[in-house]
Parts: sequence; C-alpha cells; structure tokens
Amino acid sequence: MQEDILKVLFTEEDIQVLVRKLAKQVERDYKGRNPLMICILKGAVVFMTDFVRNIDDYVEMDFMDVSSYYGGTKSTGEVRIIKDVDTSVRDRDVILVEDIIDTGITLKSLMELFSHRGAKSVKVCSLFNKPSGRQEFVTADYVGATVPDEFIVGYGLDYDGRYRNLPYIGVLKPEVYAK
Ligand SMILES: O=P(O)(O)OC[C@H]1O[C@H](OP(=O)(O)OP(=O)(O)O)[C@H](O)[C@@H]1O
Ligand code: HPA
Ligand SMILES: [Mg+2]
Repeated sequence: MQEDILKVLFTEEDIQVLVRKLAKQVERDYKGRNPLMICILKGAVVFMTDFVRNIDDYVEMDFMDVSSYYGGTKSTGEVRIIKDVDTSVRDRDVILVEDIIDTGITLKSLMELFSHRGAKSVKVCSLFNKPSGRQEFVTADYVGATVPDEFIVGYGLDYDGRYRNLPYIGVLKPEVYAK
C-alpha cells in the first residue's frame, strides 16, 4: 500500500495538531449549545472520531452516507444519499463534519438539504479544503488546512475504497489511477 504513495503531505502528528485546533474552535463557539455533529461517511469517519474526543463539552453525533465519486478521482456530479441521519435536525445547531471539500458539489447539496429540514443553524467543519477543485461556490466555517491540486488519500480519504486506513495523508501516484 505504501508503495502507491508519491509523498506524505501531513504526518499523523501534523493531523492531530489540525484536529485539536478545529476541536478547540468549535468547543469555544458552541459552548453549552449541544450541537448535532453529522459525519459525512465514509471519508469523514476517521476525522470525526478524533475530532469529538478533543471537544470537552456535550455534543451529539449522527452519520450520513453520501457518495459521488464511486471509486474514481473525479466527481460524477451526482450526490447520492446511501444512508440518512436518524435524528431530527429541526431547531438544532448542526455541524456537518467533512474530510475534504473539493468541487463543493457534495457540500452544496447537503447545505440545501439541511436548511430545508429546518435546522436552526448549519455550519461546516472540514479537515481539508482543495480550492483549486471548486465548481460550486461553497465554503466551510472551520477548515484544518488547504491542500494542493492533487488527489490525496489516507486518514479516511480513499481511492476506489482503498487507503482509508493510512494514518497519514499522502498524494497518490498518478499511475495508480491511470492503470
Ligand atoms: O467537494 P466534492 O468534490 O463533492 O468532494 C468531497 C466529497 O467527496 C468525498 O466523498 P465520496 O463521494 O468519495 O464518498 P466517500 O466519502 O464514501 O469516499 C469526500 O469524502 C467528500 O464527502
Ligand atoms: O483528493 C481527494 N481524495 C480522496 N477523495 C476525494 N474526494 C474529493 N477529493 C478527494
Ligand atoms: Mg471517496
């Protein structure tokens, strides 16, 4: 698996610094508000588990599985809901927890959905932002770091379902997806 990685962009230690920074920002901004954190599966699952454990206040968690890449390195543009949340978002302070915002297509459709469902507020916390990929005008309220215009994997992020278990963030060798 490691031989498919061109270079490491963020080590395990780098990632933990970013995660703690985001958790402390959210902890401060949401003090006493019991926000509903919605993890956007599958990519955000690793981030979510570290993130919530760095927040020293009440939070609730739910999970939504959406997909639009289907094993490739380019968005299909069609965001499919595979599993919805169980919790009612009406009058809740919702925080969407994402691993990466690239084209912005996933986030745009989720923001519309949750605003429509009557959430009191909807904010976005994304570990990574790739502004060079943007096709929709969306921004996250909390961002860990900006990444370059390369396909990255690890710490939840996949190519074709693989590499999510890498503890670091790496750039995938282009020959892996050119095959
Ligand atoms: O800004 P965008 O171009 O929409 O890309 C970002 C989204 O794409 C990835 O999910 P994916 O559809 O690959 O599903 P996965 O999380 O199950 O891998 C990633 O986890 C984000 O949710
Ligand atoms: O760079 C990426 N890597 C993995 N999944 C992704 N989904 C959008 N962009 C990416
Ligand atoms: Mg994916």
